[in-house]
Amino acid sequence: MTDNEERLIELKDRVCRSIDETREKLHRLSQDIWSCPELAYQETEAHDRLVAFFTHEHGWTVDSHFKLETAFRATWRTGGDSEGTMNVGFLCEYDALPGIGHACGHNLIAEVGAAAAVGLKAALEGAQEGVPVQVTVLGTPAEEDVGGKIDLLKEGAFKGIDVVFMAHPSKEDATYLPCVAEHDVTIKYHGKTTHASSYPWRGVNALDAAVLCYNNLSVLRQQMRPDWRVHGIIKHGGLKPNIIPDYTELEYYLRTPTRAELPVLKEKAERCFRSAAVATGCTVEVEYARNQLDNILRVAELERLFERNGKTLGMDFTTDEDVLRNESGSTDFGNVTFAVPGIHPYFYIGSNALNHTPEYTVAAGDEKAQFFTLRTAKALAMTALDLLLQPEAMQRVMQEFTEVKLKDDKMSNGV
Ligand SMILES: NCCCC(=O)N[C@@H](CCCN)C(=O)O
Repeated sequence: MTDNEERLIELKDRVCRSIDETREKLHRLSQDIWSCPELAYQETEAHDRLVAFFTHEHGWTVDSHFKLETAFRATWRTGGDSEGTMNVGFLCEYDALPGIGHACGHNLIAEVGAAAAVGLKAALEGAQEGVPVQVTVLGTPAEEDVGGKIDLLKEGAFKGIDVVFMAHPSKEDATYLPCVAEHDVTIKYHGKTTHASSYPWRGVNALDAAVLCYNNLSVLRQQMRPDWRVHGIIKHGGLKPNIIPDYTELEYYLRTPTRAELPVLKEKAERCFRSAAVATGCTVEVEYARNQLDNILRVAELERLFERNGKTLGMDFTTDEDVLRNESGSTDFGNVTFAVPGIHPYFYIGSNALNHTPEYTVAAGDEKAQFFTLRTAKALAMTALDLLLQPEAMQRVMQEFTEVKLKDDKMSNGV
């Protein structure tokens, strides 16, 4: 075994020990976020709690309200010239869902990011031979809405970061689950009210348009690729049965495995929106969210290193092809992966509950989740060490990142 290999093993042990030594503070951090669920862009308490956490940990430079009201940044760097310094990013999410609190476990995402960063710092600050590194923690709000990471990308918050890590609670350990491109859209129909019984013929029914739109999209599914998704709700359907609705509103999420396919689905969906207006005589407004979520650009080398580290800690990565191929969601982390190579693995939290259910909310706040959360943080920090101490590994990552980006560009440009 080479000296470097021995050094890597020692530093990985340090990471794990330092995370375990900080487990009480980390658990309190996660519990405080979990017990005060806040919606996208309204995560003021979570922001303040995380800023306080890093402020009280020595050595961090903390920027509160970093480019966004509820975003933050905490940085720590070893000495040495900035030229050779690798900037390793860890992301924290902390927004909850309406009505069901932290049913996606974002309190645990925050804990994983904080734990991995604290663990990596503790391992390196004591290292005899300096490893030039900057550790950057970014608090990224509003993943469940239009994507705070995308807003932060636009503001240049990821400039200078060489590789980025986060992890997402799930019902199993997975180095990757399909994370697809998504664009959210609001459809508004305008009609004309009248008395629904006395002279309905004099009205223009916006609810009819909403129902036709819903049904148009429901039949479109038969002509969609099986890995595309169209799903939504009628947010406003009318005021009273005897008033022909003159305003209705629907919200839909349109999803495709790659960002290149999304325009194709959007064109088909828009025909469904507009034909419902034509059929009823309504007018229609189609409003897309300001941010489109991209699919995750995968870097297999990062996934391989993470899986190797996770297995040494006992992570049991699923091999269920149905899960690995079909159980997809979306995340604004996808947009980050087109700017910075990164991984977004999933981790078991001690429950078989499904994300976005009340049962998952309970699981995300359960003490039982702590072991799995900290184990994942250790695996992320250990993977960062692999890159820091093995430049050839980072070169492989960058080479692969360049290749997959080029491949995506060709697909997006129809080349
Ligand atoms: N793969 C991570 C899934 C997290 C999640 O549930 N994200 C939301 C994002 C919605 C943004 N409009 C989703 O519905 O996939």
